[in-house]
Amino acid sequence: MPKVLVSDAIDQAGIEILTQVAQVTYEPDLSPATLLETIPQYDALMIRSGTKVTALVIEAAQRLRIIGRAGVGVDNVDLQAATRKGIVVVNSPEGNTIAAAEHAIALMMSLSRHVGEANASLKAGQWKRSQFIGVEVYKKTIGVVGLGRIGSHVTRVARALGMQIVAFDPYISAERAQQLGARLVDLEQLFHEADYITLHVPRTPETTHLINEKTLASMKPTARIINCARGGLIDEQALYVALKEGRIAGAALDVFENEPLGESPLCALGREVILTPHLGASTEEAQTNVAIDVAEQIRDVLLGLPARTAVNIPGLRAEVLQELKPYLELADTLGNLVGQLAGGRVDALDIRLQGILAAKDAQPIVVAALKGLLTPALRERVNFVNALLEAKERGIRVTETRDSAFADYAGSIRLEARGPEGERSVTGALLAEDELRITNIDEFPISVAPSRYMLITLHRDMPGIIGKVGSFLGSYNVNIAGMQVGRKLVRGDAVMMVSLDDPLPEGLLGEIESVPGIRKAYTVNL
Ligand SMILES: NC(=O)c1ccc[n+]([C@@H]2O[C@H](COP(=O)([O-])OP(=O)(O)OC[C@H]3O[C@@H](n4cnc5c(N)ncnc54)[C@H](O)[C@@H]3O)[C@@H](O)[C@H]2O)c1
Ligand SMILES: O=C(O)[C@H](O)COP(=O)(O)O
Repeated sequence: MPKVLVSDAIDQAGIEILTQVAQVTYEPDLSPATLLETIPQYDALMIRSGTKVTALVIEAAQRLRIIGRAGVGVDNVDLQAATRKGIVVVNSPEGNTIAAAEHAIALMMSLSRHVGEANASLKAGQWKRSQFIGVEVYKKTIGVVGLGRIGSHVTRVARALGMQIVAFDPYISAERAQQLGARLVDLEQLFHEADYITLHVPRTPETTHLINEKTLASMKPTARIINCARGGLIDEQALYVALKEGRIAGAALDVFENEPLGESPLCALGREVILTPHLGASTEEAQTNVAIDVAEQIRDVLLGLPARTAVNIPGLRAEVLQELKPYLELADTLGNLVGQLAGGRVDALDIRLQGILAAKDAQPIVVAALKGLLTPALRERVNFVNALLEAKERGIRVTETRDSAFADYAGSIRLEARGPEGERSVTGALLAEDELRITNIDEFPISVAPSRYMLITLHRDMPGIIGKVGSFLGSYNVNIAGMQVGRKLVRGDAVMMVSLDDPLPEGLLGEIESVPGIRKAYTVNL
């Protein structure tokens, strides 16, 4: 039974799903040292933001197939290291959207009405109504940085509160912003106009210290900042100085450059600062959503099924996958075959989608073909997660072409590989929906079901060749499961594909190549 480690606090609903298929170890406060030490025994890891999955952890992982992040942000996972090692990383992109958006609104309201300070004051036995005069958000301008899932929901709620909305998000259209009732502006203008600035972007090199000494200086003295997205978007030292000097009115932070926060000058400030310990996703509903969402994906991947929302491989909807699955197997097999025929090194691969496939999403088929191509060299180290990266790192130029007019089969895939030994091509199609057929090798038409062990010869079409090859195989006790010959001209060049029940013994290939009329023989393992 596979083993899953859950190293952050996860809702029981997720644990129950995992236990259907795996032995689950639940260690919500696992130390980094113990994680590093124990990770080699696990097939899957389920985390939230608390666990740092560093390159070291990934290097130590020997059987890890999937990392499931029960939440949105995957910045605590070294994605490149995971991808390189072929580990799929999944998240729950929507499970906590509402929770995070509502927390941002809660922080905005608390900041405006001093809820935290007033509560602490009253509980300390005081009744100081005049000290807690707040401000209204009604008719104020809120600047939303990042109009994705959470930013969009914040926008909807802010509109309902009677606020004006300006937004900055270079990756969304003006129409989308308009539908949400937001006016797209540039960042400078947003900082200049907004009474409230709320951040809803991931942390990237572009967004790191988006709020810094300079941008703080361009804000209104009445501006209030809310960060319920990611630590590091704000230069905390610059924010502290701006608040201390009264250059802006307030800030509410749920996320920090270093978490847990520990000692910070921000903690010494008064009502102008509200701090919460990364609680954006901490609602019962969100925790159930993300736990189920991610646990289901871990279960599926452990059962050999695809993940719904992988962040390091292209996601495929279930119905698309259902339709493409046999073609992925075909592309994988053809890639493997053409790679072996090309003698291992391939510098360029063209993937041509023919017939009905010409209208389909090529990316998964490209990935499958590359996985097959690299399998002879990398074996189990290459998979659907890292095939593109591995191909890129080997400098393989990948092109895709489409030919909807090709009508020999409903849908077929042609691979052309170029390497130091020249150009090789293979084509394959599906019969009866999921029966794989190799239909062409180096322009020789053929129709052969791929098998584990194959012998392929390029030879002259002349009497006696097939018999001799058969006798050689028989003399080595190699059983033939099937045989097909393809030729373009009678007594011209031809190809023979022999499916074998056993691997070809060493030395036999040379003997076969010595048969007069045989130009070249290959043994191929698919
Ligand atoms: N505090 C919490 O507990 C909590 C909970 C959930 C999510 N989050 C964080 O909130 C953030 C937003 O999450 P989401 O689900 O809305 O993500 P999302 O991917 O739906 O939206 C992010 C948006 O940011 C935009 N963006 C990217 N780079 C940008 C840039 N340089 N400038 C402006 N816009 C840019 C994108 O176009 C996208 O529209 C993430 O960082 C996520 O990790 C925090
Ligand atoms: O990116 C997220 O989903 C949030 O930061 C939530 O993090 P958490 O799961 O650790 O609460």
